[in-house]
Amino acid sequence: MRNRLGVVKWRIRSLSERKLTTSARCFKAIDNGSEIGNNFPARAAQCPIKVQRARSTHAAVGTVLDTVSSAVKSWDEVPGPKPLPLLGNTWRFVPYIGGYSVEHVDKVCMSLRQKYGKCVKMAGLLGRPDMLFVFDAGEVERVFRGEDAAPHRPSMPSLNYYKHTLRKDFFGAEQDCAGVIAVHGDSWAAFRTKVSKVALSTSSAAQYTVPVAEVADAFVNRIRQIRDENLETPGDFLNEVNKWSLESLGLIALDTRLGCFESVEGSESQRLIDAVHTFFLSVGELELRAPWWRIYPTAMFRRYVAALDTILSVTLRHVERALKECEANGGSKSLLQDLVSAAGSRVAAVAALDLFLVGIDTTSNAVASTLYQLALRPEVQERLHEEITKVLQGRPLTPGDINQMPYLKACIKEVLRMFPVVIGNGRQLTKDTVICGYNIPKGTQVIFQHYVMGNSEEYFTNASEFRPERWIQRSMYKHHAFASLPFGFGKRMCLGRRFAELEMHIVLCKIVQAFKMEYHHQPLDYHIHPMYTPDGPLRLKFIDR
Ligand code: HEM
Repeated sequence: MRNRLGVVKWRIRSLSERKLTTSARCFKAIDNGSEIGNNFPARAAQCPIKVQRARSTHAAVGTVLDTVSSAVKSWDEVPGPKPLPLLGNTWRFVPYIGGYSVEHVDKVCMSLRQKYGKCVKMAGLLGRPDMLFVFDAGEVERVFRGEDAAPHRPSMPSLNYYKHTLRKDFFGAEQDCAGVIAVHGDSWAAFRTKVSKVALSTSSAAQYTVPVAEVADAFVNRIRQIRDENLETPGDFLNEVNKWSLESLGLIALDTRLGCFESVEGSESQRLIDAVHTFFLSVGELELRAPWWRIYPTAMFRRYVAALDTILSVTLRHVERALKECEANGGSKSLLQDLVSAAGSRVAAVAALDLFLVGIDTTSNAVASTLYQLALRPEVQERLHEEITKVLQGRPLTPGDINQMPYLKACIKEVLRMFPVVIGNGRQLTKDTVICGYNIPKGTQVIFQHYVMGNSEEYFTNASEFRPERWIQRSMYKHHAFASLPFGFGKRMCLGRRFAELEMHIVLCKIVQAFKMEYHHQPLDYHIHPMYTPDGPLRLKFIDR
């Protein structure tokens, strides 16, 4: 009975907070003459009844809040696995002893949700702030919508150390030109503003349609070359997908063809491929396991730093070239040149480095996962092929064509719902915040569990079934917009989203046009490596159409 009362009070609070935020924003806007939805104050001023009604709601909400504030429970009351003295919860990740596995955090999170509910405390992890896992899409929406101007995403302390301590001479202190990855506060906001304008515009991505399609054609040819006599790809096919991803991003971020498909030992492109690969293999280990690198430079940390140095030096060389071309041409024709002219060469170099750090593995794992899922579903491939043939009618792909292919887009969304490459996204709270009825202290890392929510019947009808059509016939399927957010949300949303989507849509379009895909081996489980990806040799059969 007491519990039920608590829940009712929490519902009132959650509702009243939303109203309060809205009405408070309206008043601030009226008082400041600033904009809410651009013309709210003007409209409100013309309508005194609305203003009056808003003021009474504001007052009423305040009263309700006072009455129920005692219902908010404390941080200590949040359910979760209990930490042991000295060992905290870190011991749970010790192989063979603890029962939790870094590689299978997906399963750990599923079981935490079942055991403890929609809000779980994970405290006492060595060298890390306490964490709160949130499995409630309504609360995810509330926290995201209430974000302040510079949200703090818990990420990559090892990269922060590289940028601001080891290579401080180039990146400067945190408040200087440090990029967006592992950077926070005003420095992040200033940098992001300069880069967002260029990177997130749809027209900026669309200008790459033809060159990105050429890279996709080269990948289709590469698949033909590497197939064995059974038309199957070798077990390390993911490595080839990585080359495609790097080649595409080289075009977008560095304005050059790196030649990844022809790369030979010792060449610059091969060094870059190896460096990005080393970066990704080590970053997961450095971030998820006990951070010994903070005490002394472990072998893995030294390899990590060497890889970052290589990526930085190659990036810088290409930025210098773009700068010269920009000066010679007197104008910009690419993202890199746009960045150089809009924000200068240093910003362009740092931005290119950041895009490289997070833009390769994410996209390649999403594509590998999509190809595997489609290889298991011939009927989905047929429907895709029909759609593509109908739109293109035998002519080459041009900008705008992908917008006529809703099923193709829906297939990628469905893969990212069921198998999001980033299984959970988070924020480090910059102020005390009430979440799921608990007062969560500032500094806590809040992780929104998109993999678990995306696969939950509570938010998606027939959640365990692969149904791309759910993203087209939305009224026929239950769907919560904040339960599946593969690219994050709000001010810190993925900066490369437009490019990632362009690359994935185009390569999928080209592959489905060229081949039927099949898979004839043991079903593949997924694991975190550090992206969420099929675990095992990706031996896909590509049959020419
Ligand atoms: C399937 C592919 C991709 C997925 C699923 C993905 C996902 C994400 C997610 C979840 C975030 C965090 C967002 C948040 O905190 O709200 C993020 C951030 C970011 N992504 Fe992506 N990403 C992808 C591809 C790319 C590509 C291709 C690039 C570069 C061209 C890129 C550049 C970035 C950057 C720079 C950030 C940091 C933004 C910031 O903190 O301001 N991503 N991405």
